[in-house]
Amino acid sequence: MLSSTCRTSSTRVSSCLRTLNIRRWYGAPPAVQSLDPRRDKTVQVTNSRGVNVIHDPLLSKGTAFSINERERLSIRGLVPPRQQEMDKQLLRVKRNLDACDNPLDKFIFLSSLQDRNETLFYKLLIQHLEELSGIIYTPTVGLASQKSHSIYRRSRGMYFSSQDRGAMSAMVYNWPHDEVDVIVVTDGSRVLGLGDLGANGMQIPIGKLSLYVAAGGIRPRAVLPVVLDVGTNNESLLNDPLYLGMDHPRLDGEEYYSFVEEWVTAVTSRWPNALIQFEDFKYPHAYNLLNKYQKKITCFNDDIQSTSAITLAGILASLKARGFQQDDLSEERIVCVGAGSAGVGVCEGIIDCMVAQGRVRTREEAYKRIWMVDHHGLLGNNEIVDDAQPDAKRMNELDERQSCYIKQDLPDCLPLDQVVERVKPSVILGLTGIPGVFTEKAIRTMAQHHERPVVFPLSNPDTHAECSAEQAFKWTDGRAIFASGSPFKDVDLGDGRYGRTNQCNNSYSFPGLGLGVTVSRASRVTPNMFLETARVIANLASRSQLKEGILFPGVQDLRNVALAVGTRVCEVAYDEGVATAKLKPGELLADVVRGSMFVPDYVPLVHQPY
Ligand SMILES: NC(=O)C1=CN([C@@H]2O[C@H](COP(=O)(O)OP(=O)(O)OC[C@H]3O[C@@H](n4cnc5c(N)ncnc54)[C@H](O)[C@@H]3O)[C@@H](O)[C@H]2O)C=CC1
Ligand SMILES: CC(=O)C(=O)O
Ligand SMILES: [Mg+2]
Repeated sequence: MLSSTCRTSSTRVSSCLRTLNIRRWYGAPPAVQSLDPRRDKTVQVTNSRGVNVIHDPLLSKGTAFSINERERLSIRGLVPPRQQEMDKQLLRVKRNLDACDNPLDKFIFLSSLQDRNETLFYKLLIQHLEELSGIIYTPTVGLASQKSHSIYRRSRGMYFSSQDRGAMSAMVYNWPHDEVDVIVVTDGSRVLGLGDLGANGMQIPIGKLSLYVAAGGIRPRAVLPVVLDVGTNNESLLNDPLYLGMDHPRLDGEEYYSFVEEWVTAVTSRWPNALIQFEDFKYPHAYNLLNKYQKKITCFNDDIQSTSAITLAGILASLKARGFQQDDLSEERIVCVGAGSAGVGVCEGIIDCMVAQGRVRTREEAYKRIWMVDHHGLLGNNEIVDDAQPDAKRMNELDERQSCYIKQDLPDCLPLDQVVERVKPSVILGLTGIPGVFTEKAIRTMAQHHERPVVFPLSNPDTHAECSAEQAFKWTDGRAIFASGSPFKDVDLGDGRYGRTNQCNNSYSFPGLGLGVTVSRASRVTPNMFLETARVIANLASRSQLKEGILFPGVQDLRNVALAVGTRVCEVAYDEGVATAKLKPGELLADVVRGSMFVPDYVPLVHQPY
């Protein structure tokens, strides 16, 4: 086994940025306000003093307060006498982190560091992004969510529960910050592939927002993680005396939608410019909420739309890796296993791209290139008799979105292995949340028909992936182009070669999207932003990396990826007329975006009374 740590492609990312840099903005009138006045800030003004400064994670510098600051902020004597700068602090926290026995202990350690000193937390996270994203994000965040009620230490974010109905527009003022740029909200109904985790789902918005800050450069004080606690249908949580969420089954139907409506009204009235990311909502609520709000407020659904962007990027990059034209997706034969929020979202993105490339005349023609398999087999409308239980009838109950994928020339509910035999797909996508759904037979069949079969088991965490990297390379004699939702190590093929793994996760797309939307103050998140995100990311790997099966820069490079994506999203926002921030004439968008990214360095603290 070989870890995939040294896979930096910063040079490639930089050259992509240079291309984006060429573009200047001439539309704004002269002498308008700078795009984001906060980016020039060199000091932090606070009305706190004494222990309130030391115990505020957004202000605290731990041991690094200067003598002058200790005087100014009345903290002299409240911290150890020696001023110790960040490099020493980083040494200490990294040693302590490495001494933790297991990933969950590391998660707890990092959470408590975040609760003490966010600047130091983000410095550490950015320095070790590849290693630590596997702790604060998938896969460990999955385990932490399952155990959240047992490991609870301190609250972060906001909870809106069924008992808060009628009070939400006042409650939002309990949040201490007037400026909120990004809100990630979940109802905990489908946390990764782990099912309904109720209020424990809070760890997901927290983890996503940590990546928004570390990779996307959003300021830590401008992010808000939220759980909508509408109850849970998870019996073991309901029966657990330590569970911290509401102890009733989930609200549904009209009650559910009016609850969400009250919350949306409350947050948009206090923070009208905030970007809202819907996260881990179960199908069909995920789609219904997106349809209801995407044209009214600045929002998107991560699982549907940014997963679509990164998966499309992966497929486009794989076309180049296989020696095909990137501008012709329509020759691909794609089997998508899992027809829920993410599966349908990903396939819609592929269809959008096929249509945009102009190689198919209609969406209907594009739908013919995708075969969608759910837990009853190939999507279809008809009842069929279950061979194993002849008395039982199975039926796919499809909605309008899923029905687009029905094929007339194949039997409904055809099992995956047979679908693969008949279709001979070049690409297989797994978005089921169910481990092991990709069978050896299916992957071996693909390998018989394609020199480099594209195998993407995208479900999270790693224990829920549709197959492992080892399996994919074993079943394809090392020829697979492999990408998974959670990280897998490269696989030693035993002949001096390694099967390269890629992480295909929306963490490559949402930080840059959020950055672009925030910097341009876009009033809407548009479909083109996702398509362009995919195009940018699809072109970040070098030719030699692609040849090896590496589709994207490594996770360590997520900040550069976000910069490239954010710049392009900004351009799209101005081109489409949804940007509301004003630029100075002649400003380079990439410079503006880069300049607005949060950098975790200590700045002088100044006390100013109310
Ligand atoms: N890599 C990434 O960036 C992302 C990965 N995902 C993963 O995708 C998975 C699904 O997410 P959602 O679509 O939001 O969930 P969902 O619950 O909306 O959809 C899951 C679908 O899989 C189907 N399914 C269940 N068992 C199956 C089986 N044995 N064979 C075929 N289909 C089966 C279900 O019937 C359902 O339609 C999760 O594990 C999640 O972690 C989701 C978003 C992003
Ligand atoms: C990555 C992600 O958003 C998910 O698995 O739900
Ligand atoms: Mg998600």
